[in-house]
Formats: sequence, structure tokens, C-alpha cells
Amino acid sequence: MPNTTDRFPQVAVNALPHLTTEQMIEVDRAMIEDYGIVLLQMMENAGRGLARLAATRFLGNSLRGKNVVALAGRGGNGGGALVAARRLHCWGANVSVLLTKPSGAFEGVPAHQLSIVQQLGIPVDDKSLPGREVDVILDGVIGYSLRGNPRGRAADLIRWSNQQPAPTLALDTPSGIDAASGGVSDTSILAAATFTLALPKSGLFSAAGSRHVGELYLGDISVPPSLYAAMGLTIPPSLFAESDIVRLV
Ligand SMILES: NC(=O)C1=CN([C@@H]2O[C@H](COP(=O)(O)OP(=O)(O)OC[C@H]3O[C@@H](n4cnc5c(N)ncnc54)[C@H](O)[C@@H]3O)[C@@H](O)[C@H]2O)[C@H](O)CC1
Ligand SMILES: [K+]
Repeated sequence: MPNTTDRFPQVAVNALPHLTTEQMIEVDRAMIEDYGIVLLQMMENAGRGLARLAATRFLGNSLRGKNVVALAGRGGNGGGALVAARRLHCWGANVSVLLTKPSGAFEGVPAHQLSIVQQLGIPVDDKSLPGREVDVILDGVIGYSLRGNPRGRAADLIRWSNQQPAPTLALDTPSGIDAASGGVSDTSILAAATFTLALPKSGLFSAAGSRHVGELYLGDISVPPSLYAAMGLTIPPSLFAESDIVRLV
């Protein structure tokens, strides 16, 4: 079997700036307010990349009969996982979604993504945990807006994920890891791989945090180089020219 990690170009992690949470929030702000690249667009790119990585790295050539569980919180992280759930469903996988909250608690863009998932008939559950075998778990419980140790059903979903033999692919940061400090909550995802967005977050490299990250991939959500330049950040000009997913080594 070919080594599927070879399908993504490799980039030295030290060749890139590592973002603080404040810088990531500024990237989000400038994308929307200065460039008009809105959250819906960024989230589509994030979710499509997550789906592509899940398929290529963990599911193999045919998605028929492959079971995917997407864990989704009600923030931007969950929204990206819901996009990935939809894309993998359309590519032929058996996808189900576990929510941290009832669907009525979702608002804004994540609620929009959830309504599409429901319209497609993808099973959505905010109460129980699946008993059947899973091939890959997508972790969209919490991203860079973690506040304190995961609580409630978010914590239940993290614990459930860590008990499964299937690999977990985390979106942006393993849920429970503080993206800025790398602090590890009592309840944190142990990811086989992490698909982080735009630029790697500084917390992914702390000694404690890095044990939860697994293989690290970076996804293009179309941040213009001029936006980074205005923040005093320099990135290699051809970072995503070959592929909009790269492996950081
Ligand atoms: N430019 C980018 O990188 C983009 C990133 N995106 C993704 O959006 C998230 C950040 O989204 P945000 O809405 O700010 O919040 P989160 O999804 O991280 O989490 C909020 C969600 O989680 C709940 N929560 C927080 N702490 C806890 C806790 N201790 N226990 C339980 N629940 C908790 C909170 O209540 C909210 O419901 C980023 O990581 C990316 O994945 C965009 O998609 C595109 C642009
Ligand atoms: K996550």
C-alpha cells in the first residue's frame, strides 16, 4: 500500500510563523472586513480540506462502506466539521454527526452548515454515542476559542473519541488543547493527525500539546500574502502552489 502521507508536499515547520490566538483572530477580522472573504468561504475551504485529508490519509480509494463520525460543536470549528461531513457524504461515505448541543442552540454560519447536513439526511445526534464501528473520527468539538476544561457533552465526545480504536483527525487544534499556550485540559483529544488552518498555532508545539497533535497538516483557506505582510508576517510565496494541503515536518 503506498504511503498516503507522501501525497502531500512537505514543508519545514520552522519555515513558517506560528500564530498566537490574537494573530489568528486578526487574520479572521482582516479576511472579512478588509478583503470581504467571509466566514462561509473560509469554512468551506476548511471543511473541504478536512474531508480531502480524511479520505486520502485514512479512508483509501473507495469511500463506499466507510464509516465516518464527525463531532461538531456550535462554533466555527464545528461548522468546518459539518462541511467535511457533507462533502464525505457526497463522496459516498456513511457519515453521522454527533453534536455538543441540540440543533436549536446553533446560530449563524454553523447553523447554516447544520441545516444543509440535515437536509441531506445525514444522521445527527445530540444525546447518544454510536455503538457501531468507525473508520475515522473528525474532531470539530472546539477550536481556538477553548475556555477552560471541556465540559458537558463536549467532554463526553472527547472521551468517547479517545476510547475508539479508529484514528481521530482534529480540525485546527485537538479539542481541549489551548491553541495559544499549548496547555492540555484534563479532557483533550489524542489525534492521529491535526489539520490546522492558514498558519500553525503556537500552542501546537508545546511539549504537552504536541503529544496530542499527531501528524500535522496545514490547509489553505485563501489568506492573501498581503494580509500577512500587513501583520509583519512572512510566509513562503509558493506555500500552497502545489497543493492546498501540505504536511508540516
Ligand atoms: N482563519 C481561521 O483559522 C478560521 C477558522 N475557523 C474555525 O473556527 C474556529 C474558531 O471558531 P469559534 O467560533 O471562535 O470557536 P470554537 O469553534 O473554537 O469554539 C467555540 C464553541 O466551543 C464552546 N466551548 C469553548 N470552551 C468550552 C469548554 N471548555 N467546554 C465546552 N464547550 C466549550 C463554546 O461554548 C462554543 O460553542 C477555529 O478553530 C477554526 O476551526 C473558521 O471556520 C474559518 C476561519
Ligand atoms: K478541534
